[in-house]
Amino acid sequence: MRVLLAGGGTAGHTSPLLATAAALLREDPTIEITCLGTREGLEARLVPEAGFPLEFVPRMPLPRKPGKAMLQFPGKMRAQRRAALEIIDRVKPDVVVGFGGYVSVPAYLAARARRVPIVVHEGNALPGIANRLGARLTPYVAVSFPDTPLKAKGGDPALYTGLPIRRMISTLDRAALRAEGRAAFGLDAERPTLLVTGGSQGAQRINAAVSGAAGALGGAGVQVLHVIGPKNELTLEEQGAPYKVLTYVDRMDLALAAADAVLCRCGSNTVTETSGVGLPAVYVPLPIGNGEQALNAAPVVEAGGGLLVPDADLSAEWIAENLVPLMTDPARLAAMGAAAADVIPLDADDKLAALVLEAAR
Ligand SMILES: CC(=O)N[C@H]1[C@@H](OP(=O)(O)OP(=O)(O)OC[C@H]2O[C@@H](n3ccc(=O)[nH]c3=O)[C@H](O)[C@@H]2O)O[C@H](CO)[C@@H](O)[C@@H]1O
Repeated sequence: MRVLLAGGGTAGHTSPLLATAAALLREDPTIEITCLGTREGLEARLVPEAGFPLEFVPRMPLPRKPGKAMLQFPGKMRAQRRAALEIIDRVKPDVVVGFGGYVSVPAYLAARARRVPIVVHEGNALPGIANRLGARLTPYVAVSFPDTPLKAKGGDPALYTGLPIRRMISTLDRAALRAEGRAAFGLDAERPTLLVTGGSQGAQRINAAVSGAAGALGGAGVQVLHVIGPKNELTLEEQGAPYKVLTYVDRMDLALAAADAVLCRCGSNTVTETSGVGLPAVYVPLPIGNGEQALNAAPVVEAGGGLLVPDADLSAEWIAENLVPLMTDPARLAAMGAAAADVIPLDADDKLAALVLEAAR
């Protein structure tokens, strides 16, 4: 069987595609997987690193205002569709799986033209335009959050699978890895530990607020593992408790195991991973975009597994007044962690792989 997986952009968009590829191969090691992306997206590095062949379609962002870009748009769309058709004719997939974004539209249209079954997976609580189009073409539609407003062809409800995430996190035993995690990052073995992450790019506002509260956190004995993002900078003295600054961590499993709570943006992987491993969180949604980040965190927040703080409200003072008391209240942390753990399923990779095989057959 041959499967074409289309998607990419940031790490947050590429990760579910790779997790699904791995699940398909666990199900049937003879499946031939090909990925479809753009040269500009992070998939251009991450997919070959994971050992899968990657085909390219030209990148085609939607023009936001009238002008030259809009006039060139139809021509670019045709070029993209031709590229996708050529790839489908050469790869001859039994099924095309799209994860949304620029790359998925030509994949969906080419698959429809060649009568190849389509599977659509939406990673965010609010579907993007590519998947709203793709979902009209197929009965095989899956979503990552329970309330995502996306229907399959004919108006049938989408299948709620959750978001496929890396196995090192979906199978993580935090208690077993806690000591190793803390040692790996040079943290104290016993202190309450806050993990800070702004997603794959980092978040400057979060960085400024947390570093501004370093004294309050350290004074209360709270140590911090702060992942600031690849392009950001932060220098800080340790104040009473360790405060470790990293630009990126590859072993997110160790970082999650080291933590007692997380302060983070609400990209769908971050929400799924954090809540899935039973960590309480302070969720600070990205204020731009179509509002999908606040909705990603909503089910976990409603279940009592996290607090939602608008970006404009997050400050060093907010952290000193609200997060420091939470970090030093083990009973409340434990209750929130337990509430978070059961909200979003962690076997989305297997469920989506099963749907892909069903569609292909
Ligand atoms: C600005 C932007 O476009 N944000 C979108 C992007 O977020 P973004 O790319 O930040 O994606 P997520 O927050 O969903 O995921 C980040 C991923 O990177 C990993 N990680 C992060 C930092 C690190 O140091 N090491 C590491 O491994 C996390 O474990 C996680 O798996 O894709 C998400 C998934 O479609 C969307 O919900 C977000 O709205």
